[in-house]
Amino acid sequence: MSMRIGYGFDSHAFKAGVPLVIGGLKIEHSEGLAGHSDGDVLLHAITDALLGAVSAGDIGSFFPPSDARWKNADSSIFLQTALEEIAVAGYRIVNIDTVLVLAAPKIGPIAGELRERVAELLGVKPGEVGIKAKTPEGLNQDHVAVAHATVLLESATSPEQLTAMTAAADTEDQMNAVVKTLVGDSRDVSALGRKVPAFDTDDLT
Ligand SMILES: C[C@@](CO)(OP(=O)(O)O)[C@H](O)COP(=O)(O)OP(=O)(O)OC[C@H]1O[C@@H](n2ccc(N)nc2=O)[C@H](O)[C@@H]1O
Repeated sequence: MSMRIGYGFDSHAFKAGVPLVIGGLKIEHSEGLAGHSDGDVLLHAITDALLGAVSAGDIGSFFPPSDARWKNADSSIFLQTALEEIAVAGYRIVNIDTVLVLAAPKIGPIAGELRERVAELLGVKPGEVGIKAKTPEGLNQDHVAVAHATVLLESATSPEQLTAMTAAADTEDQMNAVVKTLVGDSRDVSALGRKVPAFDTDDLT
């Protein structure tokens, strides 16, 4: 069985007047996180960990901050694309682990809820998601939220099986069935669809 690891990191500054969204959860707080998207620092780090695990580039190569389409975007869209990338590569998640570094709000009291939400978005069990938090002691970063994420993947199927299944899939429904086989039935994959290529191959010389 083939296994892969991935690591992701992100940071966003706190900003007044916007809702705080971390791990797909709206959290009651005086400030939210600034960003081109909804600023969900945790989902961005997990997205990069997943993409990195299958060498598929990074969140910015799929969803450039310069692209108006991603203004205020729900970051679960980015995560769904990364999940599709790992499924197409023939992998599924074994577990993920994360660290949030932020002065406030306190994550401990909502860690269970966060674990459940992130697990739901990833289509895994809450016990396969680690959520930890640190205060940025000595870092002088009280107005910034930082997230680190690691992910372990295992091969979902043999490359031969995958090639045969993909070759036999003529319609979008059949392709969705292939993706479902690869990632399991625990989440709806009907909305999945490759948004943009990871890299513009025309740029390659
Ligand atoms: C999620 C989004 C949605 O638009 O925006 P935010 O909500 O974070 O603002 C973006 O995907 C958020 O992309 P993110 O990857 O964090 O942005 P940046 O750090 O500015 O990097 C943008 C792109 O530049 C590349 N890059 C960045 C820095 C660097 N020294 N060299 C690079 O080549 C990265 O690989 C990435 O592909």
